[in-house]
Amino acid sequence: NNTDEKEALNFLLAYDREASAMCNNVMNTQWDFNTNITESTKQRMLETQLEYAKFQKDVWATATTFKWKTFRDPSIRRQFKVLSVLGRAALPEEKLKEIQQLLADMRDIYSRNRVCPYVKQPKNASLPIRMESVKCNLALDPDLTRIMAKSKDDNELTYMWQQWHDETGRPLRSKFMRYVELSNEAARLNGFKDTGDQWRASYDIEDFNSELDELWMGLRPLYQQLHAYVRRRLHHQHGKIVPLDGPIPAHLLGNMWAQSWSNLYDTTVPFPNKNSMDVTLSLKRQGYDPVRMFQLADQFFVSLGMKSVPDSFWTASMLEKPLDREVVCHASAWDFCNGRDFRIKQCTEVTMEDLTTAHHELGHIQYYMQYVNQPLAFREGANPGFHEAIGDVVALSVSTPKHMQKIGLLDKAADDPEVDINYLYSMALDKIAFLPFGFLLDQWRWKVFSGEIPFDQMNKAWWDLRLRYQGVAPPVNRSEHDFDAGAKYHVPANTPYIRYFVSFVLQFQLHKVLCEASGHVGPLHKCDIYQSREAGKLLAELLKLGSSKPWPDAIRILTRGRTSRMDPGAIMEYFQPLMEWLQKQNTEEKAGWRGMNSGITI
Ligand SMILES: C[C@H](NC(=O)O)C(=O)O
Ligand SMILES: [Zn+2]
Repeated sequence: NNTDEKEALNFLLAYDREASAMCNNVMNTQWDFNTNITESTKQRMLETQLEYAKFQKDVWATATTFKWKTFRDPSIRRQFKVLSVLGRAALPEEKLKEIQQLLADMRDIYSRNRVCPYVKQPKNASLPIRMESVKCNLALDPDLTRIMAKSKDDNELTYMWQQWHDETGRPLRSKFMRYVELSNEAARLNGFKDTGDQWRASYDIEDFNSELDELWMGLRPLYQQLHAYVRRRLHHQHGKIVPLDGPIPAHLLGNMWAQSWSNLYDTTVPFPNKNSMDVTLSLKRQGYDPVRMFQLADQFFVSLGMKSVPDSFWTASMLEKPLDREVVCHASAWDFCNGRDFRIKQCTEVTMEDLTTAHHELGHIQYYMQYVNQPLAFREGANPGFHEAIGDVVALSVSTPKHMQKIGLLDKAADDPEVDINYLYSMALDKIAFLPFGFLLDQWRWKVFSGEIPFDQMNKAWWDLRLRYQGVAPPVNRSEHDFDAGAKYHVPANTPYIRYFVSFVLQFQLHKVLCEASGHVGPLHKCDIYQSREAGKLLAELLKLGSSKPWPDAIRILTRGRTSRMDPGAIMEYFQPLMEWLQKQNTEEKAGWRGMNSGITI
């Protein structure tokens, strides 16, 4: 009856006020821990997380007394639906404390890990260089990231790859297994089969798995062509360790997880005598520092008539790795739940890769600022893939040669089809190379949560999936003493990953729609929506919704009713010229690799 509904509305308003204050409190202590890892900041964070969980449990107890499914107002019903899922707070206190501690410890181990440098033992050395004299203080950011990107020495690359995977993965394995058990217990208390089931619920699609498989099968031919071309180039550089009909060794792709191949651009570019797309050198020569990189990204949103970050962003964010304390370097964007405090934490280096990441993280901040007037329950992306897509959509315009020339980071270049191919190739090394990794990480994790992958086969299953989808193989033998998935931040950090695969498809759909709104004519990959108020208006309309509407409605609004699903058509259209060029290059290649269909290690 409607008195119930009126009372329910008052309950929601009170919840919003109280939850925002509690959330702000937790965000502050989580920020303090992530930007200064010590026992005391860890304990302080755990205390406030426990308080917040108790608060959520009280809210849940009250919310579930309302007959909210019968309410007339769809927005009230939708808010109650969110509040009726309690999450980890459903666990009895002792188990809740245990899982919070495990999560803090796993993040701590991953972030504070340091490894030894590669010491090239001279051939004729009378006695090996004493390793005790070598300081083992190399960090993933920036040391290993730089070595994996720059080193041409197979042995050094193998050594650094193995150091990182052994030193991070192994200590995390037992903690991760216990976290899986507790997380699944919480999921079941919330009415889900397991944690994977709970995570997939964020996409609200019955046959989510088959939709994802379909998307991947549509994109796989393009990935295979890129894989075959890069494999041939690496075979020329590294010789027989790169088999022309097999997987590519994972340590040779310029990235610790082989998830982005952009660092191979300079040594594999199709037309090397044309001007490079890598603006890292220009950034350094023009004296860019992290703040200026973020100002560039912020200015792009302002040019669309969208919001600029508040002054507090510049004073409260952590845009560089501090030298005096331990931090979680993996970049992230933070909403402090009070409608005005938004920050980024990034160990920014002056590189093209980090300029792209800066745009990615500022996309999150723009989303936070746009949906600031939604009730707390709706201050999320339309689905998690949307939140990951916004910054990347802007970066698709910024990275065009035309835009880079406009802002003086790239020399003027005539309209030249070879420059076009170079540009599309540089974009594919990031966007196409990523697709199988973005797809397989949660395929693995969902199967661990469901028990389809037993704990004593986690590593074999990881490398089966890496072979089947990505066509990469470990540079050295691995065993079940290893825990190689744990060497990727999102696994110990308990951050779902399919959102990035969804984002990489969605961002090209958004790009196409915004390009049309901006009046762009011509190939999609040449579009730059810079200064287009029409595009900005349309994007802001989407972001203001937050998660107040089902995400297919959001797509329907964006595409003026043309579609309501994820559609790979836009990414395929964008890369079509490159696909044709690769197919011509690969006529002699055997695209694909042994084991790509069976998924059984041969
Ligand atoms: C793609 C994903 N991005 C992110 O975490 O922001 C990653 O870095 O693995
Ligand atoms: Zn992100």
